[in-house]
Amino acid sequence: MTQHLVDPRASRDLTAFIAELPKAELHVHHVGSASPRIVSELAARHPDSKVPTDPEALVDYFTFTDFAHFIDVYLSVVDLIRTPEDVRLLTYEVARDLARQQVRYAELTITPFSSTRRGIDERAFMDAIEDARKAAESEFGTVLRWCFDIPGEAGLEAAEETTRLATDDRLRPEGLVSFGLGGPEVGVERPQFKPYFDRAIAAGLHSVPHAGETTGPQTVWDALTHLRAERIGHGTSSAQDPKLLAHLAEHRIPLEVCPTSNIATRAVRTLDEHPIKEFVRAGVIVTVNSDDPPMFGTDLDNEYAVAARLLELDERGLAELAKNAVEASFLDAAGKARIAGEIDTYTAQWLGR
Ligand SMILES: O=C(O)c1cccc(C(=O)CC[C@H]2O[C@@H](n3cnc4c(=O)[nH]cnc43)[C@H](O)[C@@H]2O)c1
Ligand SMILES: [Zn+2]
Repeated sequence: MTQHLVDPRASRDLTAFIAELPKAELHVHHVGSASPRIVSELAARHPDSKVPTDPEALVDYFTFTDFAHFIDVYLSVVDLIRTPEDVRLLTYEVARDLARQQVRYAELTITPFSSTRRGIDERAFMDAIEDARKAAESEFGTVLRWCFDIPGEAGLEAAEETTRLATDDRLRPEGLVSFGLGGPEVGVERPQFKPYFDRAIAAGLHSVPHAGETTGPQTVWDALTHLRAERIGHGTSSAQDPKLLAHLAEHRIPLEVCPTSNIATRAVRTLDEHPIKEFVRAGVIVTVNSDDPPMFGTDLDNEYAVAARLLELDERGLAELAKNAVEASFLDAAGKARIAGEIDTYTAQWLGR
C-alpha cells in the first residue's frame, strides 16, 4: 500500500488548491472505498474472517503481489458485509469521505451480485444504498449515483443476476445510471457479456466496462464494439495501440484513469511509466479517479496531485481535469453546469488571492 496520502512531490500550494477544488469521481468501488476504521470494525464483528482488526495491520494486508492477490483480498472484505445495515453504513461513510475531499458528484461502482449471493436480501440491499444516497445528499451535499457491475470472473450466472437487479423496475434503484464489468480480465472475454449490456442499455443505462487494465488493447476494442462502452474503466493498455488512441479521441470516449491503483495492483511498474501523458498527447479525454482508495493508500486528492506531477499541470490545468470528469459524467446538463461553475469560481478566486 502507498504510504503517502499526498504525493510528496506536489507543491504545498497545489496540494492546498486540490484539497478545496470541487470535484467529480467517476471510478470508485463501493467495497473498495471502505475506510480502515470501517474495515476493522466489521472484521472485529466477524472473528471468522482473516481480515485484520487492527487498522495499522491493514497497511500490510493491503499490499498486493499482483492483480489476482488484490481480488482475493477484495473478496475477503466483501465477506465482511453481511447485513443491510453494514451496506448502509459503508455507503454513508464512503459519501462522508468523498464530501471531505469536496467531491460534489460520484458514480460509485457497486457489485450487487456479490452481496445477494452472500445472502443479503435484494430488496433490503437496494433500500440500504438508496437510504444512504439520500442521507449523503442532504447531509453532505454530495450527489451519489450507482454503476452496477458484473464480476466477470463469476461467469454468466453473475451477469444474468446483475442484469436482472439493474433492469427489474420493482428493484432498480433510483440512483442507478450505468452498467459495468469488473474483476480480472485475463480469460474473461468481453464479447460474451454483449447480451447483458444490450439489455441494460435498452433499459436506459450507460455502458462503462473496465477494459485494458490487466490485458491488452484488444479488450478495449471489444468493450467498444461489443459492449458499446461510453467510457472505459482504466483503458491503460490503449497506449499500446495508436489507432485505438485515435479512435478514443475522435469519438470522445473518456478514460477513467486510476494511476495509483495501477501501481498497487502491479498493472504498471512505476508512476513515471504510467501512460496518462500519452493519452493526453493523443487528444483522449482523461479523467482521474481513485478506484479503491484505502486499499491503495490513496484518495482522489492524491490522484489529482499525481496527475499534476505527471502532466505538469498548474491550477488551471487541474481545474480543466476536474471539469473533464464533470463533462464525462452522467449528470444532467444543469448539474454539470452547476459544478463546472463552482470549479471556475473557485479557481478564479484562488488565482486572484
Ligand atoms: O462475489 C463473488 O462471489 C465473486 C466471485 C468470483 C469473482 C468475483 C470478482 O471477480 C469480483 C471482482 C470485484 O472487484 C471489483 N474491483 C475493485 N477494483 C477493481 C479494479 O481495479 N478492477 C477490476 N475490478 C475491481 C469489482 O467491482 C468486483 O466487485 C466475485
Ligand atoms: Zn475499478
